[in-house]
Amino acid sequence: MPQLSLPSPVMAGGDLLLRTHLGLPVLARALPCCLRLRVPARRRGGAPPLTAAKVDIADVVGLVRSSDAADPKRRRSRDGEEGLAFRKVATSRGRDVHEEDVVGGEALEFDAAKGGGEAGGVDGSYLSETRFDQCAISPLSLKAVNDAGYERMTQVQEATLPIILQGKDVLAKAKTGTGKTVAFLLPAIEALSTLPNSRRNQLRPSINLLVMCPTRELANQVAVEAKKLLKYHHSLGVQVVIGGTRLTQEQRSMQANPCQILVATPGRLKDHLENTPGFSTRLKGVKVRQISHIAMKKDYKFINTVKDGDEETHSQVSQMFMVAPLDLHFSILYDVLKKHVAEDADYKVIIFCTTAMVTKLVAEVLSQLKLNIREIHSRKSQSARTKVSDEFRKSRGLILVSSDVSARGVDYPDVTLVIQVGVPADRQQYIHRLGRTGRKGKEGQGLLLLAPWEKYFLSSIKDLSISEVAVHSVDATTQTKVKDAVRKVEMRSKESAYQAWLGYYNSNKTIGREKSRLVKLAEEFSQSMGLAVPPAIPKQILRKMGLNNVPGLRST
Ligand SMILES: Nc1ncnc2c1ncn2[C@@H]1O[C@H](COP(=O)(O)OP(=O)(O)OP(=O)(O)O)[C@@H](O)[C@H]1O
Repeated sequence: MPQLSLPSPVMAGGDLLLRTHLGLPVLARALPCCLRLRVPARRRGGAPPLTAAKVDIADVVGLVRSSDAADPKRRRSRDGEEGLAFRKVATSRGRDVHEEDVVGGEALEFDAAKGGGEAGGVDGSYLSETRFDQCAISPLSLKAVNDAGYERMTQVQEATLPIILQGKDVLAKAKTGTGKTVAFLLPAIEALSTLPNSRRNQLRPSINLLVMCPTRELANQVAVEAKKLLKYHHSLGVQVVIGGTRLTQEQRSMQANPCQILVATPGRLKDHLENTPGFSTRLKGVKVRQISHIAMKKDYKFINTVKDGDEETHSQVSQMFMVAPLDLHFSILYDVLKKHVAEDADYKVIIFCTTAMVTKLVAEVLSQLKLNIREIHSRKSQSARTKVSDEFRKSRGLILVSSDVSARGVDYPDVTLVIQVGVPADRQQYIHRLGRTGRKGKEGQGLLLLAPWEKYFLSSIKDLSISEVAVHSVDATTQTKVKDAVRKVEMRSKESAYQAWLGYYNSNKTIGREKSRLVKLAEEFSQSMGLAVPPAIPKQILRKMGLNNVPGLRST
């Protein structure tokens, strides 16, 4: 049995940070607003010391350090003598580490005002003034960075890279869409490229860098970015392993194309550990670790690229909310989209819905209304997801109806509008979803569409510049057209959406508390789908939701 258990926080989209046997980085990119950097020293021979950091844009939710995870002896001493063991380890590996070297959680406030703009970059952009050719990266990486079209570093890259290359721990904070992926991949690749050839030129080299991603789309995206940076590093390779594709195909691909960097989603990683011969050996240093047991040591540097008092969201993204009864939501959605499409020929919209099945329903209604709709969620086949994701990345004039699979980290350029229908899971999810627009300093718009009983959520985002817009008065012709479209959607889609809707709000701490009210609200939702009587739900599912015997629910 392979020695890796994937902790539930990761399965749920949380963070995981592990280390490999050879001491190179394992990165978890589960919360894309976070930047986690493990800082290997640039030197030949021997395993670099490990460091790790992550930060959530709003609050630091536990810092992760896994420096000595692979060695139980070291871990014991670390647990007992925090700090001392680390110095011993580092010294024993030949790294010249002294107590003065380590900065106990020192906050290095990056001079966000340096560039003079709101976001701290030149002309208010997300970019810094520093060019990549001004920093100490290898010529191969530099060439690749230039080919990718990156000339100047983003603020977070400028602020972190020199420190990481010195072998320091870094904890960095930066807004959405400001280049955190390159910020963690580039130093990791630099570290890999300094490993002695004997380590790298094996037929099946160790996997030295494992990047864990919560969604398949994000994993693909990280692999694409890694490939760009590896363009001239011919002895280094990256592979992606994600669920929903054929395991055997990935096994063959990993055999044919040895890789030192693996980008994975947790479930599929586990699959390979259990079913791919030799795979666990390649990851042999990765232990059974629970994130809660890994503590970030105090010797990290905190780099904050967000100015004090600045909002967590981008000021160039205008944020609005609208509160309207559920039965108007489809009409309002249609009306908003029609106007947006008419105003901007290059429109590119993402509509976030609460669950996969509600996403499907909304996509079907809007497709009936002849809008240019694509749909993405976990119930779609992976090939369909990849196709839609690739298309949406490249195109304009499209509306993507999505569940939260697109909420975090996914980089679709030039999204003009993000609409969130229904209450998001929490404040962070609201910010992540909104962060799909306004990337790389561009402008964007966000609209949160709530039912009156979802207004409570606004208190959690009241510090953001979000303003209310009045409910559109939708003309009678449009309303009839929308009703007609809703009517045409298959009953099965409505049944599934109803069930999913009930499940989502049932698990919402505020709305799900009072079951009789929840059932009434669910009935409102079913009426908004044009149903006179709410669909029946299998008994077994009601039991799972803890809703069996709740009056007002019909069971089969
Ligand atoms: N130095 C650079 N110059 C120009 N573009 C860059 C640079 N670095 C990264 N980018 C591009 O910026 C975009 C956003 O980067 P990325 O997705 O890494 O942002 P992020 O901060 O991780 O976002 P999120 O918080 O949503 O995960 C990508 O298209 C990436 O290719």
